[in-house]
This record gives sequence, C-alpha cells and structure tokens, in this order.
Amino acid sequence: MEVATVVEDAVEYSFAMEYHGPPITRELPRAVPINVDRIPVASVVATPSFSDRLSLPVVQPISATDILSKKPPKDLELCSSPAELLTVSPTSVIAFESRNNEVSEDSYSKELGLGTETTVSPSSVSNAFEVREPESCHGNDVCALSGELSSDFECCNGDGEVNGVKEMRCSSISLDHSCEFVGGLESSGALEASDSFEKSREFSGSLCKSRLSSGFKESVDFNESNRTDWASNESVLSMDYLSSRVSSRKFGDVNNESGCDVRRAPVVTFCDIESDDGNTNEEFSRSEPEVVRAKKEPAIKVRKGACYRCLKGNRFTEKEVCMVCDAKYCTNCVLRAMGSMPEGRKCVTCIGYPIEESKRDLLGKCSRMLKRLLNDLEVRQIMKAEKLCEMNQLPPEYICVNGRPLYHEELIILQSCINPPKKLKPGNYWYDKVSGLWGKEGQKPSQVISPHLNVGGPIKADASNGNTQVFINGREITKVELRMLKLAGVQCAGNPHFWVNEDGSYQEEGQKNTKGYIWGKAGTKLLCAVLSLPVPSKSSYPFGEQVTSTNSRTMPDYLEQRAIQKLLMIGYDGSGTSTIFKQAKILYKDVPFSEDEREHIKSVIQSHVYSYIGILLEGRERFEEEILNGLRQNQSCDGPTLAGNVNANGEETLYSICPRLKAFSDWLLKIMASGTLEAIFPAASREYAPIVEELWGNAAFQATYKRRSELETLPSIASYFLERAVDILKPDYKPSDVDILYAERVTSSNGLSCVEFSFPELAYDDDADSGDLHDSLLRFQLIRLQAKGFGESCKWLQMFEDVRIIIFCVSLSDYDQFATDGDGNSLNKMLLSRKFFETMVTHPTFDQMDFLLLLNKYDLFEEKIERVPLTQCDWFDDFHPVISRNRSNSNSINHPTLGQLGFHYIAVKFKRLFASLTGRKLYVSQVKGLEPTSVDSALKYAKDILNWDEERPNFSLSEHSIYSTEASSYSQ
Ligand SMILES: Nc1nc2c(ncn2[C@@H]2O[C@H](COP(=O)(O)OP(=O)(O)OP(=O)(O)O)[C@@H](O)[C@H]2O)c(=O)[nH]1
Ligand SMILES: [Ca+2]
Repeated sequence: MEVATVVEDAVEYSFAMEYHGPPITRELPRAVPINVDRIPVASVVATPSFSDRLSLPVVQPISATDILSKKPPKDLELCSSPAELLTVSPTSVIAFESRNNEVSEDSYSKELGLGTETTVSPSSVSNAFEVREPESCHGNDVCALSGELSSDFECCNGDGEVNGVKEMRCSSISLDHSCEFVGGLESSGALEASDSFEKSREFSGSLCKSRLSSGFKESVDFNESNRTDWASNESVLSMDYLSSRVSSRKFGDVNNESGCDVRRAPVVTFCDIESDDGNTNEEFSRSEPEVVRAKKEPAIKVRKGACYRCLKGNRFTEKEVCMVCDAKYCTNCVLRAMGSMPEGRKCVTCIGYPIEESKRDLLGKCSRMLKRLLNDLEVRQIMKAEKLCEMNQLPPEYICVNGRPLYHEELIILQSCINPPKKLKPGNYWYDKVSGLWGKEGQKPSQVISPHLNVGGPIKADASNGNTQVFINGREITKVELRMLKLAGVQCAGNPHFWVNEDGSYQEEGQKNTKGYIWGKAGTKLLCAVLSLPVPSKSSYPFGEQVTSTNSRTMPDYLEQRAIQKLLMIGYDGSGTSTIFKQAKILYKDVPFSEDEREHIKSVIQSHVYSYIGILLEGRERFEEEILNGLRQNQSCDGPTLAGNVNANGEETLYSICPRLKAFSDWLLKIMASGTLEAIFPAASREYAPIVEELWGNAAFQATYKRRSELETLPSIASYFLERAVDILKPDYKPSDVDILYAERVTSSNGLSCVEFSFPELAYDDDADSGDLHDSLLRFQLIRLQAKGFGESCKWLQMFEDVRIIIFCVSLSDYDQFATDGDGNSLNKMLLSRKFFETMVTHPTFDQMDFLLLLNKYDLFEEKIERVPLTQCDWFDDFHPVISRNRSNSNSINHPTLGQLGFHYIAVKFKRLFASLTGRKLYVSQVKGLEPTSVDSALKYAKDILNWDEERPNFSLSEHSIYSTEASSYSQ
C-alpha cells in the first residue's frame, strides 16, 4: 500500500523521515494504546497570532469529534477516571511490533492495544507522534513516526488504525515532561519512556533516530535536551530534513528475515565522507542501505554567493560558514548572525544542533575573517568551544565497530587510548582487539590502534572481506596482508589461522610457541609502508595501556572524560628536553624506570664514563704536548744539544703517565675514534675497572681533570659521573634516579618517548579546594620528540595534531655556543634554536595551538651571563641592561640580577617573534631542568594554560580581557 493512501484526510500533516542511523540495540519504547473515549480534549484555540519569526511550536489540539471520526480501533480499552489520564506509568512505552513483515493495518491496530496500567493524554501523544510520509517509503509497511508537533492521529487512516509504523524518530519526542503548548492546551499528559537502558543512553537531536522493525524493541531515554527541539519552530522544521535514503534492497532484506533479531546487525552503512580510497568496496558490496544524512537547511534561501543575512555580495565576497546549515555570512553580518558562538561557528538558530559531518575537519580551525573581526582571545575561545563543546562531538552511535554502534563510554575509551584511530569519522569499522588492527569494514587494516579496548562487538571473520583463507585472530585477511606476511617470511601454506599479539608476535592457533614477530624484521615496516598497511605506532607502549571506563567514570565532566591531554615537548638538540622528560617521570611516576630500563641505562652510563675518560686522556696528551713544546722551544733557545729529544734527561711533565696507562689510553682513544666504544663497553667494564681506578688516582690524570673546563668536548655533566667513576664502573653498579637524570642519551633510541601522568594530589593540603582534586584527576601525556626526528620530514608532526600544547625548550646558556648546521656552517646555537622555533610555530599542524616556551638551564645562564656578555649572540645585540649598583641587595624585584634581566629580555625576544609569526601570545617560563621543583612548576604552568583555556568559554567575551594580563608570566 502506498503511504500516501494511508493519510487520506490529513489536513496539515507532514511526514517523518525514515530512520537510517545505526541499528538500535536497546528496547524501543512501546506505544501504549490510548483510550480514546477517555481522552480529555482541549478545545480548539484560535491560531495564535505569532509572527512568523517567533519560533514557537504550535500544536493542533485534538478534538473529540476528530478522534471519533477516525473510528478508534475496537480493542482500545477505556480508562475509567480522569486521574488515570494524567498518570503515566514509568513502564509506559511505545511499542510497535509486527509478527511478520506483512504488517496489516489490523495487526498494527491490535498491537497498539491499551496497556493496563498506562494512560496517555492525547496531547502528549499528539505532540509526540506524527506520522509523516516518508520521502522514500518503500514497501507498505514503512511509515514513520516522528515526534513533531502536529495535529492528532494523522497516522491513523480512516479506520483509526496506525499503518505499518516501523520507523520512529525519537529525537523530538519529549516524553518525560509535559509539553508546553502554545495553543492553550491544558494538558499535562506525558508519556514516559521507561528507563530500561543498561546504560542510559541519551539521545539528542537527530541522533536518536531509532529504528523499529520486526521483533525489535527499544526503549529510549528521553531527556531534557530533547526539548530544545521544541524551542524553535525553525529548528523543528529543519529537523525534518535530516532525512536519508534507504534502498529498497535493504528493506527487502529486513522484511524477509521476519522474526529474526536484527539488533546487532549493521543496518546502515555510512557514506564515506572522506571517500579516500578509490578502491572502496569493489568486491565488497553488502546489501546495505546507503545513508545520506541530510543536513539542516539554512532558514532562508538566497541567491548563490550572497550573504544569508544582508543578501548582498557575490561568490567572491569573503564569507564565514555555519557548521550546521552551511549558511554563509559576510564580514558585516557574521557576528550578528552567529552571536557569541558558544558552540563555535553556527547561526544563532543552529546552536544546539550537531554539525554537518563533512565539516568536522574544520572544527577549531579559524578563518581569516574571524581572526580579523575578533581579538586573539576571543578567537581562541570560540575555536576551543567549537572543538570541545559536547554538541560538536562525534555522536557515538555514528561509529559502528564490528557491527555494533558504540556507546558514549566506548567512544571515549576509543578516543582517549594511547593510540586512538586517527581522524575518526562516522562509519563502520572493524577492530581486532588482540592485535589492535583497525580498518574500515570490508577493507584491509588501516591502522594499529591500542589493543584490548572494550569497544564494539566481537570481530567477524569477514570483517575485512578477505578471501585468502588465512586468518588472523579470527578474521580472514586480505590479499595485500597475505602478500605482506609472505614477504615478511611468515609461513602461510595450508590456510593457517594465526594468533597475532599487539607486539607482532604470532602463533599458529592451537600451538603454544611464538613463531616470530611480524614487525620484527628490518624490512617489514618498509614493506608495510609500500603496501600501505599499518605498523604499530612507535609511541605505543609495549603493553598497550588501556584507559578503562572505570577510570573515566570517576571524572564527571564530559570534558575531563575526553582524551588525555597531550603535551608535546620539542627543542633543539641539547636544549634539555630529555632531562625535563626524565624529571617528569621521576616526579610523577611511582616507578619511574623499570628494572630493564635501569639495566640498559647502567650500561649507557658506563660507556659514557669511558668516553669522558677518553676525552680527558686526549686532553692529557694535548697538555703534555703543550708543555713539551714549550720545553722544546726553551731548549732550542738554550742551545741545540738537546733539541728533538725532550725526555733525554728523563724529565717528566706534570701530564706524563706510565707506559701501562699510556697503553690503555692509546687503546681507548683508538676505540673511541673508531666509534665502537658502545659496542665494546660495558662488556669490557669488569676487565678495565681496576685500571680506571688506577688512572683516577694518577697525578697526571688528576691534573688534567683540574683543567677539564678547557676540554670543549667534555660535557659539563661529566664531572658528576667522573667523580664516581670507580663506583659506576663496578659490575654491581645500580644507577640512581639522579644518575639517570644526569645521564645523556638514555631516554629513547628512536627520538620519541612519552609518559602518562597526573599531578599528584597534595596530601597535606587539607582545605584543598575542588580545583586541586580536579587537577589530580586530569591525565596528561608528555610526549618528547627529538629534534633529529624532524630532520627527514615534518610529516611526523601530523601525528600530533591532537596535542593540546607545545612545550618548546631552549637552552638559555646556548647564546655563546656554536654548532654546525646541515650545510656544515658553524652557527650560533641560539640562532639555530630560533630557526627551529620558527619552523614549529608556523607549522600548519600547530596552527592555533598554545606554545609554552621553556627557557632552560637558567642555573648555567645566571652564572654565564656574569662572565660572557649576552651580546655574543647577534640576536641579542641590543641588550643593554641597567644594572643596579647595589648588586648585593637580594631584593630581586627592585634590583633584578643580570640573569633575571637577561632572561626577561630573551623571553620578550621570543614573544615578539611569536607574535609576529602568529599574532598570538607566547607563554614563557624559565626552568632549571636538573631541579625537580622547577620542572614541576613549569609543567604545572602548562596545565594551568590548558585549564585556563578550557574555562574561558565559561566567560562571556567581554570578560576575557581581564585574563589577558594574567595569561603570561612575562608580558611585553
Ligand atoms: N646545568 C644544567 N644542565 C642542564 C639543564 N637541563 C639539562 N641540562 C643538561 O644539558 C644536557 C642536554 O640535555 P638533554 O636533556 O640531553 O637535552 P636534549 O639534547 O634536548 O635531549 P636529547 O638530545 O634527547 O638528549 C644534559 O647534559 C643535561 O644534563 C639545566 O637546567 N641546568
Ligand atoms: Ca642531548
């Protein structure tokens, strides 16, 4: 039957759209039949004379005659008392059941039988339901209910029967509140949805389109937020356009599976917004409906290119776009049309609506127009709000994992894990929880995400639509994966079933032994890159740390539940990033370094000590040479007799050593020159420990050590270890935290390291306000990336687009230091740092991101600036401090030290540079990397910047200005 015939005498009806969202896995509300005769009926009110602009929903009251004329079904029971009419049982639900797909009008009317304990007032029903003609109704049983304001039972046909009601849009059904009607309906009737969700699932906006189909019950938690739909007539209307197309094919499928539970089956596929891969699903074509989620239309239609408000302009006029309805506004109108933008760039009427998915990538990316119109703080506040406000978050049910739409908690787990799926978009995905492999349904894996996340359903064998008869963790793999396995040397004969762990170790199913590591071979990663297959991310922890939902549940606020906050720390080589990183581990981790790490670090430290000794021995040779040269000259002046043979009279210089030590020295220097030091030590440590002891006690060595400041290649930290060289080189040496902190090159081999932490609660602080508690719940991930990592390409940086703040380290003491750049030129290290800073600050990935500049090694700087003028560095040539005469006066505010002045001067230099590049404000702090408290406060400052950024949206725009002065410890 055509739907059009269903609603024959409808006066002012409209049709709901079919539901095309992901399958609903919960009970759907049962519609409780209505005792028509007992329905209190409001009198018809004259159409209120609201102007068109006033967006208030108008309800057509049900008149008794209307109802009666629609011949209520005979099996509707009657209610006996008016009181009952206002009572709504908590179990009252709306049920639509059909025993088979051939739903007759009769069967529906029967099933709409009255529940005994439930009564529903007509007005609530009329508000809640309106059957609209689905734009694309296929099949006679497809009709839709939408919770629109409408007149009475237009879903009833002439016989008063509801026809083939299969689709219901819950979004705008406000059930647990009596609806406030404009038409003067006195009704307070409400239809309550039972809260039978295991997890209360709140639907909002268009998200809660639930699909009702055969044998399929759902109950929906209707909450307050749904009522926003009522607030605006415009919105309600526009919601209607959130339509979708469903191919008849799918309906055929569903209908043919009569009586089968389709809860867990993927009902929809999502249009691939990115539609990146051209090879999409060629072989893979499940008979699934294609869904196109239509968008909220702009309130008005305008000439192409014109501004939606003033109607002026052409397509060349610069315009800002509404993230929801795509309305475009010119410079003059945008602020009026969008107001204070509490949810980012949306027309005022679109606030509270989900964004158009295709615009998700634009979230938080500010346009030039806004940058011109608003000040920096306002822009950042709006962009933050746009990115973080709840309404703009990805709706969990748009993400289907292994055939099941996600719950809110699951999406959070997914997004906040160590290796979340990149650029997650609505769609159907498969996820292999054991290995962490992740891909689009029907396609090869695209990523390795954190394993063991409790999201989605169990993986299906055909998840990636493989046809190789080779299985990994229960999934039949794709051809390209099989090719990779074969090239990686994995035996694939005999259609094996592999069990692959997150570390890439694999076993054949049923066997105990690990057969090898898939990613272990040198060429495999390259191979994967060539085949565009994912490899485990370097940042992944060996044991994929899982963010459990229990964890996130302790944090009430949505924003806190979100992701862990990522702090990316970068800096030019030698700036101290690894020191600060280690300091953070020591500060915030109960076990900063594992036994294995310590064992590894021990050998690194030991080989360092040998290299320091080597540098000293080299120095000793130099000093000895110098003295001998001096002697030679003296002697040549005295007379020719002794020339050429300095030791002829057996004279020894202060720097001479005995032949045995000399032999060791020669050998060590040779090893160092060949660059194999690390390979030989510390294995040789035991053997050479005694000779080192002897060396340390040697007068010539000690004399050299006294002159160590003359040895450029000896790092200043060397003395810390050399003083204890004898102990350190013993086999049973165990590096302490401080040893590790001071040791160079112990953090990571690949240039990337990360640590997850939160700031510990202050136990002693009794009256700690909730702010402190709040802070201790925030989780951070400090990621340190070595400057070398940028060498080859900045492509890496795209991995970090979700970091919240960039911590850029500069060593203050670099101003008189030189290093060779890529072209072999010797350049001032401060200038090299500046160049790197400029590159990072202007990198597109970090656009709009906060930068915190840590001016490190303040201790060295304070000392150095007294000896070496800051003007040694060209960039600082206008540093002319006015120094207080009374330098001994320790009142640092009135009489700043040269160090303080220098620091402040450099901070301002960087701030100006930053402002000239970005137009924004740079945060700066000084730090002493070797001092725990100093690093602690620097990192807390980073946290404060983030907190402060998050809180800003709570203040109106005008209030921001007061913060701007507090924003930085050192404003210009
Ligand atoms: N005196 C002093 N030395 C520091 C400070 N911070 C770091 N250092 C030393 O500076 C040297 C370089 O620091 P690293 O932490 O290795 O810095 P990095 O070069 O950015 O990091 P990697 O190259 O990855 O090791 C090390 O010897 C540190 O001990 C500081 O605040 N004061
Ligand atoms: Ca270093």
